[in-house]
Amino acid sequence: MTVRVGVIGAGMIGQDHVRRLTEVVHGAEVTAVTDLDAERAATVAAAVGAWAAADGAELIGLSEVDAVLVTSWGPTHAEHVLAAIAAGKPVFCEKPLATTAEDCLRIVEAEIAYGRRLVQVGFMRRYDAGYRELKRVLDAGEIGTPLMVHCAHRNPTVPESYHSEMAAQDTAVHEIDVLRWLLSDEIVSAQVITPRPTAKRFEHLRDPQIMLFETAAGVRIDLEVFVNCQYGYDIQCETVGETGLARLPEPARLAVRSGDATRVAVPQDWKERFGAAFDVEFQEWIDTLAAGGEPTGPSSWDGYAATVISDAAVEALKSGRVVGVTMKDRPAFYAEGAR
Ligand SMILES: NC(=O)C1=CN([C@@H]2O[C@H](COP(=O)(O)OP(=O)(O)OC[C@H]3O[C@@H](n4cnc5c(N)ncnc54)[C@H](O)[C@@H]3O)[C@@H](O)[C@H]2O)C=CC1
Ligand SMILES: O=C1[C@@H](O)[C@H](O)[C@@H](O)[C@H](O)[C@H]1O
Repeated sequence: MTVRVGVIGAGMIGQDHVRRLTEVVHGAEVTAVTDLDAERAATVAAAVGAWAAADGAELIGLSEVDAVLVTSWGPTHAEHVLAAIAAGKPVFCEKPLATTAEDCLRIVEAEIAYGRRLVQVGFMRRYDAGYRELKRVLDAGEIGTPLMVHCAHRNPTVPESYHSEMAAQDTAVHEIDVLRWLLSDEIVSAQVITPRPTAKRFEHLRDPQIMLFETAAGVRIDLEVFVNCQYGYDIQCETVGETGLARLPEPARLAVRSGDATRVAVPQDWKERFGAAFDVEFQEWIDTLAAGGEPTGPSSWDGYAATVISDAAVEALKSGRVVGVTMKDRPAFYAEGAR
């Protein structure tokens, strides 16, 4: 069965996912596209022979759309995800699930009321080969009980619209999700330390930031978020356990020896660094839907948890204090192995 996907938001990542669903993933077809910019929607839709819908509501209602992909701006996600649930259609939502914890909870409640998982959130790192290997090693107990995790999330530059709160909400949110998953543990507090700021930033932006998280089991996580590091898109993750250490591998790149030096290129953006992970993420989503199953990737609950924890990090940045994470109890619907 071919899964017919409607795409809401034909910007940078929306266009990349349209290409992916059309050229890389098996068993999928993009049948409708919409965007606030109607001309952009028409161009992207025409390139793949899809219908350019007037808006998200029309697109979700189309009989030619079996599943919905939301790649619009974060504050619009909740509206589209809730509409997809109301229509009983599976919906893949790029991060964040919603920009407020309240909206995330509305989605969680709507999905529980529907009685079946429909929502998957686009935390693609869970599909990266390196992170998957790291999880296998941790789950197998090969480095003993995890005690500490040292991470870095560096972007070469960010646009002027990027502000200090986005370091947690837009950037660190990937580590927040992947570490909850890696450690099978919950983050219970956040603290943010601000080193000397780089001069290569916009005045309104506090960059870099060091975020310190603690989990329920007492694991300490330090995360450097540095979004104007200039040299590349650099993702580091090292877990220290009681009997060993496991480090995320560097992406495979050719080592060129020339003159008296060896040069290995550093990826320049998330598309390059996580391109293969996005491919796996979408292939697995489509395969599950084609088989009539419920999505198995990051859930609405994971989307809620990530938003609550990144909100705590924002509060920690503003207050300079350690901020406790206040989360609802996890509903049985989302319990490990429940579905
Ligand atoms: N997983 C990842 O690593 C990444 C995820 N993202 C996420 O993807 C989402 C989109 O990001 P970008 O593509 O970079 O933004 P973008 O600004 O390039 O594209 C967003 C598009 O959505 C359209 N749009 C906004 N509201 C809409 C609505 N209500 N209905 C229809 N169209 C609407 C805009 O006109 C624009 O064309 C964001 O939530 C962002 O956080 C973005 C980059 C990487
Ligand atoms: O999701 C992403 C962007 O929105 C964000 O702005 C970047 O910092 C992240 O590295 C990227 O993965």
